[in-house]
Amino acid sequence: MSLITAGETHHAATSPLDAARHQLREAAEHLGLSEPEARALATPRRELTVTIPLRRDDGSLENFTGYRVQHNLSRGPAKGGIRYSPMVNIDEVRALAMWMTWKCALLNVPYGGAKGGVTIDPRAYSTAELERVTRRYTSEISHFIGPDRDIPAPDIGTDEQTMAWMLDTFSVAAGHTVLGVVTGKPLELGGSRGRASATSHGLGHITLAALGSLRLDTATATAAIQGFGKVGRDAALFLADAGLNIVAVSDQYGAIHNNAGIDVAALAAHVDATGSVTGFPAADPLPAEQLLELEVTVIIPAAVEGVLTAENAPRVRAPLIVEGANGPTTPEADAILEARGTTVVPDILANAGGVLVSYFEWVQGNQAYWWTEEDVAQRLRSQMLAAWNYLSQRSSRDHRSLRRTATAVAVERVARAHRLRGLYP
Ligand SMILES: NC(=O)C1=CN([C@@H]2O[C@H](COP(=O)(O)OP(=O)(O)OC[C@H]3O[C@@H](n4cnc5c(N)ncnc54)[C@H](OP(=O)(O)O)[C@@H]3O)[C@@H](O)[C@H]2O)C=CC1
Ligand SMILES: O=C(O)CCC(=O)C(=O)O
Repeated sequence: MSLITAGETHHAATSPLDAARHQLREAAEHLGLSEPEARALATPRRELTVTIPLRRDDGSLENFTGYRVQHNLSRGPAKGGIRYSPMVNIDEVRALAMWMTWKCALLNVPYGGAKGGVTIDPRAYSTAELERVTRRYTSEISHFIGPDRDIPAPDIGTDEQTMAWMLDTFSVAAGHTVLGVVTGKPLELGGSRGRASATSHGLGHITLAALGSLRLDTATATAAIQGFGKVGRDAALFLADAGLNIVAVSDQYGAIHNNAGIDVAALAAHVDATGSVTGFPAADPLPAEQLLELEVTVIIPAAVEGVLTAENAPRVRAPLIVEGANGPTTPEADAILEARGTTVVPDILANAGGVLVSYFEWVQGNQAYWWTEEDVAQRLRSQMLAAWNYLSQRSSRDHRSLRRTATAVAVERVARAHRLRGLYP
């Protein structure tokens, strides 16, 4: 079955978009979807590309390209983060938007999927410049987003301050404060307790559940974490609190390793002071590419896509990989890891805690009533574990990998929504 869409650009065999389409094709074949149904699911519903001029602090002018892709709207408003990175391109945003659709369907939150991004290295610009870029980007996409249409949130290179600027820009144009237009906001502007750590804590709950189902003892388990940003840092803290020994951590500047275990709170303080995990005195430097190949119990990729490939997958020694990042494992690596018996907990389940608590934030904002930290934490834990239990049982029953099971469950739910709404009867 062909799922190639008109206007598609050329890219390497393992691009995120190829990976996302490969996973969809596999699920569509498994579910016996018709060619038009599969094609509709492979194609973004709407896409917007915008140019963002920036007057720099020194008076010079630069232009950036921004995107917002709404992959699917059938189960509710589109939902997904905004990424600021020099690597952002339309095909990456399309892939990330598709994964959001499956993630929301899998967790049964009433959203479709979207993603946005600006091709910019946020580290190279001042806070004032980033504010101007964010406000202009928000103005350019303002007719495309909204609490009932499409609700952005943070992703790589963005944070709650970015969301506050987006909220303000959108609200000024609307003439009143629109709390529901973004999630991942500061608490003072209608954010939810527990959203900042939600992706990491959800990942932590899933990691502990997966260790349990593999009969691996948390007291002796070791972990290597790629990425020490919003997701990786709190995941490391959560898992260290749960008794795991975090033996390696990396960021884009390099990796560090200590077989006796890294003091994660001390490492967080070092990163706050220096901007990088490198140079942490209580660990040794490690060639970054070796982190994924360490002899540890669990690997948590929590940075970017496509880091587990056909090239390095044969050297992975951990029995368990829990995907904090979106799309860290290429389909070729997936096949190798599956054949070698490595358990891979897929992104659309493992990192879904973020969008789950974003949904809680949107619900709280719509009701103008805010829950306690305990309410959020308890609902996050129970809904993540319910999704894990459902998937792991179904995966064992059907002898299909967790990723193939998760994708098929999600695709089936979205396809069913299409059919109920009258498409493809
Ligand atoms: N934030 C969220 O709620 C959610 C995020 N995700 C996904 O999690 C992943 C991380 O996002 P998030 O933590 O928010 O982003 P951040 O920007 O907060 O952090 C990204 C981290 O990855 C590091 N990094 C970037 N490139 C590399 C590399 N090549 N090797 C090692 N580390 C690298 C960065 O290093 P440095 O610090 O040096 O820049 C940083 O530590 C992404 O795939 C994102 O889509 C998924 C669900 C929700
Ligand atoms: O919180 C959200 O709405 C989306 C988070 C996100 O971008 C993701 O799950 O990849």
